[in-house]
Amino acid sequence: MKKTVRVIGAVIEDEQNRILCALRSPQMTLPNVWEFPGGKMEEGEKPEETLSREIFEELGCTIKVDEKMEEVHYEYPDVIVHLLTYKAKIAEGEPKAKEHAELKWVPLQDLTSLEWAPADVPTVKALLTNVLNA
Ligand SMILES: Nc1nc2c([nH]c(=O)n2[C@H]2C[C@H](O)[C@@H](COP(=O)(O)OP(=O)(O)OP(=O)(O)O)O2)c(=O)[nH]1
Repeated sequence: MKKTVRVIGAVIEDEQNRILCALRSPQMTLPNVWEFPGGKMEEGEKPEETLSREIFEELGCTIKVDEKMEEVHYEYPDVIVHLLTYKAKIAEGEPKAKEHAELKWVPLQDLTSLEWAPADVPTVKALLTNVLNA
């Protein structure tokens, strides 16, 4: 049976309504696609704790976690990912790509120009819906 992993992703927005997008490196599983920074939930963690820990490990900064966005189950060839996304803001520090190939701040309306990890598409769509209804 395929393993299911619980993954938490941060939709980090800045003052200019840009979203921090992270490119998975060629060495990672699911290489060369864009994702929301974050990672796998560990035993006994709350989603907000996972997110703060992963963001500090991956980007070297702290965040303030805001409301939950989307909950997506996506079946990859080798694994089922249960992805929860949360809105967040940078609290302290400047995000740096410690593990990713690249980081970039992308305006909401340009998010669809990136090739996203398939599990992330519903969150990207929800962000665009918010723009259209603004
Ligand atoms: N962090 C993150 N992972 C995502 C997103 N969308 C998505 O499908 N994933 C997948 C990729 C991985 O299979 C898993 C997250 O694992 P991770 O970020 O801890 O990945 P990892 O490379 O350290 O772990 P591994 O899969 O190599 O064991 O979820 C996303 O937006 N953010």
